Amino acid sequence: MEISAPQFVTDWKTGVVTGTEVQGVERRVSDLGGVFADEGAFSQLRPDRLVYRTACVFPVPEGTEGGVFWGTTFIEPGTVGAEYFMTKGHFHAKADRMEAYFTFGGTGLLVLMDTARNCWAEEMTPGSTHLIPPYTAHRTVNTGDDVFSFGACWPSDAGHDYDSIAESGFSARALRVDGIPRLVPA
Ligand SMILES: O=P(O)(O)OC[C@H]1O[C@](O)(CO)[C@@H](O)[C@@H]1O
Ligand SMILES: [Fe+2]
Repeated sequence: MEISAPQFVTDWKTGVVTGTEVQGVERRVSDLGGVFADEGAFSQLRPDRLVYRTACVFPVPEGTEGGVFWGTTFIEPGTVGAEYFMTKGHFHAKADRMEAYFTFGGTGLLVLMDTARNCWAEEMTPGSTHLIPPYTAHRTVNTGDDVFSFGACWPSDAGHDYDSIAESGFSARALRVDGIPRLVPA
């Protein structure tokens, strides 16, 4: 019986995915209006500056029940005032769907918020593995000086609910305070 090569390869040091069709999004400063607290500092950034990008494998159509998606997110180092570069963050549209994250390179935080707006965070360092509970918004933050890369595996019917976060935000923000990352009430 035939033994084939793997469908694709993830470099466990960098998170780079090769060997199959990879699709992703780039989020630049111009895509992230209203996300960061310090609007004055935000307005000083070049609109085309890259904040983060994704490289994902979608083996089934979005919305398929029972499938999974796989991808790496790369967050650039940087701050907006005291606030670290971070993802927009989202609940899942099917809010009971979980997700797994695992860190490749750099250091960061996984900021989580439940539907009662209780917020907490987990440190992300190479090898750290995180299971995002159901009904929990999630956002990742680069707290280091290098690119922060982590993998994600999530159900293909989870979807993204960005609107709830655009309307109300997270109840806490990851800020550099005296050189140290802190989770501070928003
Ligand atoms: O979707 P956001 O909040 O911009 O953040 C990107 C991250 O979330 C995902 O959408 C997965 O849920 C990945 O693409 C990546 O892990
Ligand atoms: Fe997600």
